Amino acid sequence: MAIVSVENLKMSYGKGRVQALKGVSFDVGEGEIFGLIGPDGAGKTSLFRVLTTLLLADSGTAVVDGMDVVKDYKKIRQHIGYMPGRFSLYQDLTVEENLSFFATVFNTTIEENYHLVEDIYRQIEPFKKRKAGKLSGGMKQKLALSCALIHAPHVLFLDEPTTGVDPVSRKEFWEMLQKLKKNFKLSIVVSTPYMDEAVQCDRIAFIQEGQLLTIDTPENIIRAYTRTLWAVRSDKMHRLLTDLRGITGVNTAFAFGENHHATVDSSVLTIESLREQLVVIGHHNIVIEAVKPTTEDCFMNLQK
Ligand SMILES: Nc1ncnc2c1ncn2[C@@H]1O[C@H](COP(=O)(O)OP(=O)(O)OP(=O)(O)O)[C@@H](O)[C@H]1O
Repeated sequence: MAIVSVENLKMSYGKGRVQALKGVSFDVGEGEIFGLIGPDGAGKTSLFRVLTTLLLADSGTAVVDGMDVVKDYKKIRQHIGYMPGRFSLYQDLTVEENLSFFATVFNTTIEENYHLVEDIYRQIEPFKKRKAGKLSGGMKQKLALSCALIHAPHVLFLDEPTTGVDPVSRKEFWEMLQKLKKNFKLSIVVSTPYMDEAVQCDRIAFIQEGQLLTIDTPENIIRAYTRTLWAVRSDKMHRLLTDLRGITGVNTAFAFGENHHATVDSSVLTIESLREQLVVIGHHNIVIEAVKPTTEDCFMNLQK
């Protein structure tokens, strides 16, 4: 059964001047971790604001936990937890005061729902007297998640929860989400600009310029990738990117960690013939190897 159901949602800012959502449709299953993955400006925050009843769409429908985001907006707010991009903490309140405030707003107490946040909150409890503004990024993230959970919501909306957070806290955060899903069957819609986090989700949707490019499990998205993909390195990485793009048989090339990833037409190029061409135009220490695609390669392949 779908806990979130979105149908042809369109939303614009400034009387239609900026179209942030251009007809978005998807369902999220109960107990699913659903990831919205896309670059800055893709429309992730706008979509979250519509789904959490903070913004009105121009057209289309969205139903969350069986309630319409327009007609039932007050009721929905009791049933969802929202962690906005810049954590919605009160910087001048202590850790404990923040959590207590969010509990009070929803007519509950920390004690009543402590079991939900216990695992997460325990890690920051030693600092409960510290002002939220004085916490590290990872600790703020844990407190913000505790605050979003303290009224026992059925669905969690997390907008870029791992942006600007160190790699260890990022990993821990995903482990916390997996536990929430497993222990409390929570449904989670989470956005991220980090392509490598896609594998943490049950299903993902790639979003770009207000449109969804594809929706599937990360495994199926990778399986559907049929291009020939090579990782290429040389002593002149910056020039290599431009040079690769000018070689017949190279369809696309983009920077990928220490390498460039190139998709090629294998009826035109072999690894050896590409190496020869790069030598002729002055590259040294060339390494070319066939690689398996990642979710980032799939996104690059699908985007316009
Ligand atoms: N208040 C606003 N007024 C006008 N345009 C806006 C406003 N908020 C967002 N936009 C525009 O709407 C589009 C979608 O932005 P949105 O913030 O939803 O994207 P995003 O994927 O969340 O990216 P980011 O991580 O940068 O917030 C962008 O073109 C953005 O510039």
